[in-house]
Amino acid sequence: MAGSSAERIGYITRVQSFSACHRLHSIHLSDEENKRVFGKCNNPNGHGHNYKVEVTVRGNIDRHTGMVMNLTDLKKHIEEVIMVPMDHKNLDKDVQYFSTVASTTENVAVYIWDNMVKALPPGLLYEIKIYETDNNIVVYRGE
Ligand SMILES: Nc1nc2c(c(=O)[nH]1)N=C([C@H](O)[C@H](O)COP(=O)(O)OP(=O)(O)OP(=O)(O)O)CN2
Ligand SMILES: [Zn+2]
Repeated sequence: MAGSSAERIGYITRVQSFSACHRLHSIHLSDEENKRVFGKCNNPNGHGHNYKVEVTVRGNIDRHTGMVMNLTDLKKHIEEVIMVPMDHKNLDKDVQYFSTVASTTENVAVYIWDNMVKALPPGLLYEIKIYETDNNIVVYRGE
């Protein structure tokens, strides 16, 4: 149990919204298979979402600063990793990663994880949670 001399672990989360359009389509499937698997979301005209992303880091609450990390620094990383490449973009056409990877919310979470983990101090990133809609929610923890 955490006592006065023990390290204490905290989880801190920053929420960020962004808007983007996409089409669900896999280069590994035929046109017919794409239509069957993705249905209306395979429509070539695409569709848009107001995504909400929760980025959570886990770590020691520093004795002197009282912080796991400075949320202002996390905000800057989120700007670089999420907002610059994806906000008001066509995910499939504007983000190189999705030229070969289907832009499902699972894969958007993996994309954010892979880039956020490079930006943050080692071992801090805990979870990426994305609300594609109010009803469709994806969690990725780097596993
Ligand atoms: N496993 C996944 N399934 C689906 C994804 C996904 O990213 N991962 N994405 C979609 C589509 O992008 C689509 O926009 C969502 O479709 P749907 O669930 O039909 O949602 P609605 O637009 O109808 O909105 P609700 O508010 O949820 O009704 C599909 N599947
Ligand atoms: Zn969609």
